[in-house]
Amino acid sequence: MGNRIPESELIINPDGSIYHLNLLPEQLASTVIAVGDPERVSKVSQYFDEVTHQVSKREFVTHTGSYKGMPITAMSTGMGTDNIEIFMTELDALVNVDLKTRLPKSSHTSLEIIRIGTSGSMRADIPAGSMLASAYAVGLDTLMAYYNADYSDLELEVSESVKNVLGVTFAPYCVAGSKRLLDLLGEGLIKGNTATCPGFFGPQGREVRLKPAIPDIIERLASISVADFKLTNFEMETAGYYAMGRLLGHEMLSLNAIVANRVTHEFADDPNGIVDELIKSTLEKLANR
Ligand SMILES: O=P(O)(O)O[C@H]1O[C@H](CO)[C@@H](O)[C@H]1O
Ligand SMILES: O=c1cc[nH]c(=O)[nH]1
Repeated sequence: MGNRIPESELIINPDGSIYHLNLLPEQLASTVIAVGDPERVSKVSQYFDEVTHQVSKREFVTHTGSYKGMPITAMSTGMGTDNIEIFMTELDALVNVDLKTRLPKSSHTSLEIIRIGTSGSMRADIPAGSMLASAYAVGLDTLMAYYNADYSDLELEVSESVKNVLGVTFAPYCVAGSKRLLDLLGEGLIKGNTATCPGFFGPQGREVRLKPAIPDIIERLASISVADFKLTNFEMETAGYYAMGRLLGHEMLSLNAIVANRVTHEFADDPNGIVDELIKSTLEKLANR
């Protein structure tokens, strides 16, 4: 067992809930659907048998209940891996720290956390309207400069290749998601590898009024090939989930509704329809396992 965690390090609200998520341990199920947009939480929970807890603070909205008898939580995180660091650390503390004694629990509880989010394709043959499961993610943010994670040889090779191809001075990181969840939930979906960016515009090569420093980032990232590893799509959270999940011992999978194709410049006619299809099929696969 570890040391008592001080009040300044793990902040508990006066009602016993955890600081940012505003949740009590009993308000969380061990299967969590995580979405970026707070308004998407009810798009998930509308399919639940019942919602027993509804809690919100900042961008973190939580609905907990059951789907076909399976306890489940839908939560929003907002955008970006900085939010994911808070989300993952506080979710983990809800199950692996005794919030009253402030001591880490002696036995570890592993959550399964499935991101259902929107994404842009960097491949002409992955059109808007596709659904893609992320086998690996590459973080183009710097979150992992602050944690000591272990990486496989392939992950290290990909990270090095990304660093060289982009010519950046920071260290990108590559992390795999849960193989078990990929086998369960990736069935019928495109399997890809996701670039997680610390922004929607410049970091993904979009130009509005500002010219990105790496204007050909799509071509550069798409050119990377390590064994049979190739990058397929852009979003803003997956690598943070996969790395924090590995560090904290939780099963993570990111599912992407491809709403934009960055090569052909198409945008989906009905982005909400793709997200809804992904939500429904994921809930079904989870309930029928
Ligand atoms: O649809 P969500 O889950 O928010 O995911 C994607 O959409 C947002 C950008 O529009 C980023 O959060 C990105 O990761
Ligand atoms: O192109 C896209 C679409 C959705 N989300 C992103 O981060 N990028």
